[in-house]
Amino acid sequence: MGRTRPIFRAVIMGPPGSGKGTVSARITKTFGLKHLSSGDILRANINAKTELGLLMKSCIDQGQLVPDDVMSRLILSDLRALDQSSWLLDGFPRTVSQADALDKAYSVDTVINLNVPFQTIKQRLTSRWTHLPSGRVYNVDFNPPKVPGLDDVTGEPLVQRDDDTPETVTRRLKAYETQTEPVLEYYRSKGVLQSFSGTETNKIWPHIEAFLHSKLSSVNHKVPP
Ligand SMILES: Nc1nc2c(ncn2[C@@H]2O[C@H](COP(=O)(O)OP(=O)(O)O)[C@@H](O)[C@H]2O)c(=O)[nH]1
Ligand SMILES: Nc1ncnc2c1ncn2[C@@H]1O[C@H](COP(=O)(O)OP(=O)(O)O)[C@@H](O)[C@H]1O
Repeated sequence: MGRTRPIFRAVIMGPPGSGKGTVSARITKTFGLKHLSSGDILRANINAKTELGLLMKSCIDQGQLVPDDVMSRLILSDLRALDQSSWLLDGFPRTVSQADALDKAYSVDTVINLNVPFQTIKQRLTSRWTHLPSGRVYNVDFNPPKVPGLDDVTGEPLVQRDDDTPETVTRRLKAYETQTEPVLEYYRSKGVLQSFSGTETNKIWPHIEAFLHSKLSSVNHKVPP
């Protein structure tokens, strides 16, 4: 009989533009975890033009967080569909109340925190291009698309997000400081927080990859024979 792999549950945190989406794509490719991005889920709801989507869009465009109850319900219901899978949660939780809601339903094995200076982030976000249906991101300097303005995989058009303007980015960073930074302390006190600092994803990534290799092999060793 083959051994069943234990389920591994991870969260990736960091200020807007710190590289969560970029690093998540590398993690899912290397380790095969399912990726759930709160921003992508919200934008899919907005695209569906539901009443709730309109409320979400007005929060996002003003650089504010979507209310906790709406957000927690949305993410926890999507996670239920992944009950038997290992996952990586990107962009949730962003408040202590959301972290509590997640904690009531699942125990998180590790939280990866990308610690990138705000000055670096501002430049990145105003030159971010996004393929909205998939969440793939590009950057004119860092990882330009093969054909300017088009997604590498589908050939569909890329857009600049409405909330990636300099004024909205400033408001999002403020919201991060006041509402999301306390979540780092929440996970630090549980002993699951692992921070990675730097200004370049390509330099941070090998450290994250090595960390996850050792983390996943120690989880796998805990499986009874
Ligand atoms: N110049 C530069 N841009 C980067 C780097 N890492 C990611 N980016 C770009 O910065 C933007 C924000 O990254 P993203 O992964 O979307 O961050 P998130 O908002 O935390 O999910 C995107 O346009 C990325 O392509 C880097 O090391 N250098
Ligand atoms: N967990 C969350 N709680 C509340 N609002 C959220 C959450 N996740 C995303 N949002 C909303 O969606 C916006 C975009 O999120 P996201 O795509 O994760 O941005 P970024 O990748 O730049 O950090 C946020 O600025 C916020 O308005």
